[in-house]
Amino acid sequence: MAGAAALRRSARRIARHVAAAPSLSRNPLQQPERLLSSQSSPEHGPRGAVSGSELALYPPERVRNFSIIAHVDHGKSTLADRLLELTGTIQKGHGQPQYLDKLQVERERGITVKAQTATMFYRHTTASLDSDAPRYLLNLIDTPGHVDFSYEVSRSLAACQGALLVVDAAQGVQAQTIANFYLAFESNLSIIPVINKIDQPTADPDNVKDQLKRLFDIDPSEALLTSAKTGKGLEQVLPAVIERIPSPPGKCDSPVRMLLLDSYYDEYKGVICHVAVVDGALRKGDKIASASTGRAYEVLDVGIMHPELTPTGVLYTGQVGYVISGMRSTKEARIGDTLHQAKSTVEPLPGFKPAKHMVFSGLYPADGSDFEALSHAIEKLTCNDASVSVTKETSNALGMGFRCGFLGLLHMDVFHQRLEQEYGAQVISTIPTVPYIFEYGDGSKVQVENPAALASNPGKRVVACWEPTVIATIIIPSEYVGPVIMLCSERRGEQLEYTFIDAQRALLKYRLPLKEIIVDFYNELKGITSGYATFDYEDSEYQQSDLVKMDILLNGQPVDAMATIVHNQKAQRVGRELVEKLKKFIESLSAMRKNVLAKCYGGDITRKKKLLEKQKEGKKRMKRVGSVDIPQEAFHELLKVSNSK
Ligand SMILES: Nc1nc2c(ncn2[C@@H]2O[C@H](COP(=O)(O)OP(=O)(O)OP(=O)(O)O)[C@@H](O)[C@H]2O)c(=O)[nH]1
Repeated sequence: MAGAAALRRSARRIARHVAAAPSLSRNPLQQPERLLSSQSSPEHGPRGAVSGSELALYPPERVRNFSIIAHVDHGKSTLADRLLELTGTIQKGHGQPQYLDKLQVERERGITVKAQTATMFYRHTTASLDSDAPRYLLNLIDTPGHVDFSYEVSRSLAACQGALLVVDAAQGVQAQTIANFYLAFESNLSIIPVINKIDQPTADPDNVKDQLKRLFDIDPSEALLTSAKTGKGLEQVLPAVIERIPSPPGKCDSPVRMLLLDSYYDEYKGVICHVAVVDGALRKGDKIASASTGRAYEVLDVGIMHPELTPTGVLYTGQVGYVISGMRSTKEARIGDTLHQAKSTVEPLPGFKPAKHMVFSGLYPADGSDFEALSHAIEKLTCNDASVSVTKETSNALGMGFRCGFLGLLHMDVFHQRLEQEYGAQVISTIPTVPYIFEYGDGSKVQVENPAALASNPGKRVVACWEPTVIATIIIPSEYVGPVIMLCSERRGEQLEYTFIDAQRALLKYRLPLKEIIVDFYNELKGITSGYATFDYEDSEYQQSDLVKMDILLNGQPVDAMATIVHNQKAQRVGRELVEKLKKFIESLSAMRKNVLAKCYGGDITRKKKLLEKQKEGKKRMKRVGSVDIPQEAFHELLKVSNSK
C-alpha cells in the first residue's frame, strides 16, 4: 500500500495544474439554452470559407488550443461532435457520428487512431445575447484513447495549453485516464475534468469526483458534468475552455516559427503538414525552411481545418492549421520539426521524442509475385503513418518482404487492416517479437528485431540477453485482485504497487516483460475480471533474462518465419502448443486439396467455375515451405500461442 502516499504526494503537485474553476458569478452557465444553440454566423458558416482578414481578428489572447483526452470509449469523439455542432462548424445531425474519426478502420472498430484537429469559432457570452461579445478561435484536437496511440496524444498536447480530461460517470477513472492525465500534467497543461455520460442509469458522478480528488487532487467543484449523448451540461464546456485555459504564448512580431505536428500525403495536393504557429505569421508565397534538414520551400497553400481543409492564405501566432509547401514525400516532413522563415536563424522548438517501436513483425505478400505491389502499398501507407519503421528482409520460407516496427499490437493490426482495405494487399505477418538485446562472447551487442537473424551469427556464442519491460497499470474491482496477481506472476511480473482508488476498486502496478503482454494478456485479463479490468503501460528499462531461440521444423527444415524467442522456462510448453496448432492447420488442408467437383454431376458450369475459383483462392492463401503447404491463417493463429504463454 506504499503507493497510496506516493500517489497523494504527486496529486498535491498536480493540483497546481488543474485549471481553477471560475467563480459562479462569472459562470456562463446561467444562459445554457442560448449557448447550446448553434453559433454559426454569416462570417463563419458551417464549412464556410474563412478569409485571412477574418483570422487576423483572433490575436493569441482570442485563441485557445485544447485536446480532448480520456480512457478509450469514455466519449471523446462524441463530445468533439457536440462541440463542433454547438459552434456551427458542422451541422447538427450531419448523419456521421464521431465526425473526426475519418479512417475506415476507425469507423469499423469505433476507435480513434489518428489525432484530428478542428478549428471552431465561438462567441463567448456570459450575459444577454450580445452581438459585441468577444469571439474566440478554438482549436480542438481529438486524440486516440488506446495505449498504442499515446504517441499521438503526446504530440497533440504539444500544440495545446489545456486539455479536457473526459471520464465516464459510470466507469470512473480507468488506466488510460491516469496515463493521459500524466501526459497532460507533464506538458504543463491546464486540465478541465469532464465527467461524461451522466445520463447512464449507473452514473455516479460523486464517486468519480472522489476518485479525481484522491488520485489527482482535483477539487470536485472543478468537474463539469455532461452527457455528450443528450446534450446535458455541454453549455459549460466552451466557456470553461476560454476561462480556464491560457491563450498560446508567442511573439507576434518575430519571424515565423512553427511546430510540425503531423503530415500526410494527399494524392491531389501532395504533402499536407499540420502545424502550430508559435511565433509570427505564415502567408501564402512565404519562403520557409526546415530546421532539421535546412531545405527551403515556398508556401503554396495555408489554412485551417474547419473541419475540412479551408484555405485562408495566412495563419497567425498561436493558430493551428495546415501548410502545403511542395514537399515531395512525407519523409521531408519530419514530425516534431521546426519550420521557420527561410534565411532566418531560429531556435528550434523542443520537438518530440521519436516514436518507440515496441513490436516488430515481418510482412510478406501472400502471393510472392505481389512483392512490388506490397512494397508500393507499404510506402504509401507509411506516408500517412510515419510511426511505422520499415526495412526489407528475406525469408527462406516466405520470400521477399519487410520487417516493420509498430507502437504496439493494435497499431500492427490496424496497419495490416489498412494495407488490405485501402490498398487491396494480401499480407502474411510473422510472429510478432519485441526488440531483444543479445551479447556475444566477443563483447559485441546487437538488437534483435527478427529472431531468424540470430542464426546469421552461427560463429558467435550468446553470453547474455536482455528483454524490454513495461510498467503496467491495472485497475480492477477489488474482488478480482487475487486472479490478476496470479496472472501477472505467471507472466513473470514484479509487483510495484497495490492501492485502492475507492471503496470498490484497486490499482495494481507491475513491471512486466513486454513480450508477455503483447498478445492476449489484455484478453486474458478481461476474461478473468468479467471485462472490468482496464490496463495501460509505459515502456521501461531492459532486464537481463534467460532467453532462447526456438525454431519450428517442417519435414526437418527450420521455417525461419516461425522462429521465435522465448523464456527458457516456457520454451517446452510454447513449443508443444505451437506444433499442435500447426499440425491442426496443416491437416485441415486436405479439405482444400480434395476434388471440389466430385459431387457436381453434369450441369451448371457457373457453379463449377465458382467452386474452382474458391479452391484457387484457398490455395493462393497458402505458402509452400519445403514440401508442406501452410495456410496464411496458420501464421496468424500461431502468433497467438507463441505469445500467450
Ligand atoms: N450514454 C451515453 N453514451 C455516450 C455518451 N458519450 C458517448 N457515448 C457513447 O460511448 C461510446 C464511445 O464513444 P466515443 O465518442 O467513440 O468514445 P471515444 O472516447 O472517442 O473512444 P476512442 O476514440 O476509441 O478512444 C459510443 O457508443 C458513444 O455513442 C454519453 O454522454 N452518454
